[in-house]
Amino acid sequence: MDQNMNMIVRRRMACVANHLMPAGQQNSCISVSNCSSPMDDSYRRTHGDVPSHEPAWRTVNDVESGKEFTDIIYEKAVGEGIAKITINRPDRRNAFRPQTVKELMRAFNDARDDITIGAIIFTGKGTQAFCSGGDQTFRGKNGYADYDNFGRLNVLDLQVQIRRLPKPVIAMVAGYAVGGGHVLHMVCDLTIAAENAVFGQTGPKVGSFDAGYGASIMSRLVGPKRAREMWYLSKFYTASEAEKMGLVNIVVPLEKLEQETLKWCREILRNSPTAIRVSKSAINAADDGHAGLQALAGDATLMFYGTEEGNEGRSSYLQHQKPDFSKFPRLP
Ligand SMILES: CC(C)(COP(=O)(O)OP(=O)(O)OC[C@H]1O[C@@H](n2cnc3c(N)ncnc32)[C@H](O)[C@@H]1OP(=O)(O)O)[C@@H](O)C(=O)NCCC(=O)NCCSC(=O)CCC(=O)c1ccccc1C(=O)O
Repeated sequence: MDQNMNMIVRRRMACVANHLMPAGQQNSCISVSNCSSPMDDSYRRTHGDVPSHEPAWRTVNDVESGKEFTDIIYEKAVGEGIAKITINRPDRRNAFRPQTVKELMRAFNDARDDITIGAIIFTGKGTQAFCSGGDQTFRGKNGYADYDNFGRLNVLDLQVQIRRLPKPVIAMVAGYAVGGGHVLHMVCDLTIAAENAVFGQTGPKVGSFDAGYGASIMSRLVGPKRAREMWYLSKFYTASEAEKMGLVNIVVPLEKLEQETLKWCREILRNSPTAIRVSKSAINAADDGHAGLQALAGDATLMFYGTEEGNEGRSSYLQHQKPDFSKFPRLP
């Protein structure tokens, strides 16, 4: 065995041994993303390493006003399939008001419809907070003041939009992800956290709760006992505690947060978009009931429309002819 091979085998064995250790005793400097499996090595020989350059970000305007957004920053990486949506209210720890949520929904909608985009980063401006939930200064007697001062919980529509969006949404969390901001990171597909990230629910302390995704998705992620603890006690958890609880995918030093998140996005972008789309809807399907099945089934119909068999029906109808489905195999 030459020296190089020897080193690779030893590194791999250390890596496997590390993953077999109980969570608390793992060596944190050997992160999953640094591990290389035999499959990784063979893949890498063909595809090369994931690029690590700084992207050139282009700011995207609000379609509604034609100007830059006020509460968020919406960017796309030039020549890459990555969009970045940033809550831009750092002096409020990126708390959202109804206007923020409306802008977020327009940006997520654009990223969904843009066929060049394959991964969406969701983050907060600065290093102190991802999002601190609903802006309490906008909370009237009926909830968050919206049209004619009528309380409306429009963040729930945003949660559903992220959950159903057929592309991965990756929460990039530095600082606080608390209250409704914690629910927002939970509905994302993946969470990359900086070492300074802090997670938790605050609702019971300020007279609020999220009995929808905030309860059910959390319970799936951390288990019902921990979910009860998070809601009943409203404690805060460090990034490493959150990682052990299954709330986040990886914890990295703050200065590496964006670099690591981009690496995950670029890795995703090298894979089949349809496989990722269907995996997302399949993973959500059982939990999301009829709505989940509808999303998964919609993916099946979308793919079927692209087949010869699907087009036989369409073209025959348009030509006023009988379709000939007999030429298609009845697959076992
Ligand atoms: C996030 C903190 C722990 C950060 O603490 P710290 O770093 O010490 O900073 P502060 O000095 O506290 O904050 C700086 C500055 O920001 C203001 N601020 C921070 N968070 C908010 C906020 N959420 N609303 C309004 N303002 C905020 C803070 O007042 C300071 O301002 P100054 O003028 O400088 O004093 C800490 O800030 C903190 O605990 N914040 C509150 C967290 C919180 O309780 N959030 C609300 C939870 S409830 C919620 O989000 C419900 C909304 C929701 O999603 C929902 C879900 C389900 C159904 C319905 C709904 C719905 O829409 O209601």
